Amino acid sequence: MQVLSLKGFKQCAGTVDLPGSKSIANRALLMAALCTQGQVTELTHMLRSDDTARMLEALRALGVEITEIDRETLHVKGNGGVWSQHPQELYLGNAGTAMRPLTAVLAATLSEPVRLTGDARMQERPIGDLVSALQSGGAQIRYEQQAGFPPLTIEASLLGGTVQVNGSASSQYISALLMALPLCQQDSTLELVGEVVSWPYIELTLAMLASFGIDIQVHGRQSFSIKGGQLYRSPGRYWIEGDASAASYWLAAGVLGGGPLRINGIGKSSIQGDIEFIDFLQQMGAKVTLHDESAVVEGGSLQGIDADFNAIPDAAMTFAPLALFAQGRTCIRNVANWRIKETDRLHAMATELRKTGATVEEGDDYLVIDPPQHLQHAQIATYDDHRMAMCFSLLAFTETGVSIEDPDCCAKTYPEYFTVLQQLCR
Ligand SMILES: O=C(O)C1=C[C@@H](OP(=O)(O)O)[C@@H](O)[C@H](O)C1
Ligand SMILES: C=C(OP(=O)(O)O)C(=O)O
Repeated sequence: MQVLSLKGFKQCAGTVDLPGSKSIANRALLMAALCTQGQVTELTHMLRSDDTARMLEALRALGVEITEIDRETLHVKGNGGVWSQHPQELYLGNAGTAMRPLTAVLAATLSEPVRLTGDARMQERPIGDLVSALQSGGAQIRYEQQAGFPPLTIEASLLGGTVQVNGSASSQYISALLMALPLCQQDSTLELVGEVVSWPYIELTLAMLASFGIDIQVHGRQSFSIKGGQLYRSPGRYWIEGDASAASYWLAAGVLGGGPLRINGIGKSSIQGDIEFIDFLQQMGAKVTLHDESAVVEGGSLQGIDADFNAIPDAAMTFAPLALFAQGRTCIRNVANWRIKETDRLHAMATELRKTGATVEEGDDYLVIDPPQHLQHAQIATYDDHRMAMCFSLLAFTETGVSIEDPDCCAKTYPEYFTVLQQLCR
């Protein structure tokens, strides 16, 4: 196993261009594929990573024509929801943004059965609440191994109607249904039950659906009215914003390394909820300015923070290593679904933080972190979780440094991360 040791960084300054957002990229690929037959969408600033590779492979296997103009520019030809090829199986790795939307969209559009599977961790990540909702709308879906988890086989189509979905484990189930129900014959009402998590990702889905010509009536956080028989319409060209979750690592590095660091690709009109990371970072004492198309960070001295991070579960992880550099205690609250992501992130984070000498309380849905007097060097296990690797790289801003196991796991969303880190920071 590769282990990357980093230490003694004091500065982080210059300019960094963010890669495209994973959440936007995988939605844009799918929505572009569903556009009216023959319409071509130019997707620019495409993220090239493991998660988008899984979506691209799946769409190509289903017969979607995708032409690479250059690495970040793709032309996707719409098929009007009619797939020209019928693979028996699609392998989706550990990409939640492929597994959940494709389960719903294929349930709405498929003419022949297809099996959806993923890697070992994906087979432990629940999908039962989405499948139950699809089944109540007429879809026939069979679990291949363990009920409630991939792999699964979709056998007959989603019709629409009144569908209830429990959104307390993942907002991706709701986003998936919002993408699929407009394709059904019948009109639908989608009713939300349970305490819905990660709400801004639902707003992201709605914003993108509107850009692709889909009309949905939103009734607060309770329900949605969705006309059936809608067509996705190409916006012509669609630019994929920089990844706001990935921006959190650069914002943090810019604080620890004094900046000024300009981060290009996110801005005031971002449609990603993780942009709120900046507000929390400012509350901790960071000097950050958000401009129209970039953010600039110029250091700051950090106080601990105690906040509810349910709206930004991915970027929230970055506050855990930052807590080690802050004065006082940090509490990361209301993140129960960290346990069902790339790894059990509450347990993994607590375990690895303790290796640095920090005192950490791991609750059912929270972490309380007290930084140590003196940080110890730690070899950090990353659990095949890109965010564990990227978060803990911030400990390079200490004299003792850090060793990161399997840094290449960052390829899920940001393959170039460690190369860029070593260029920007010294
Ligand atoms: O819809 C999306 O693009 C995502 C939603 C979030 O998941 P949950 O809704 O499961 O929290 C987030 O953690 C994930 O990385 C991407
Ligand atoms: C939870 C994540 O990914 P996924 O889209 O697979 O859920 C993540 O990127 O942090």
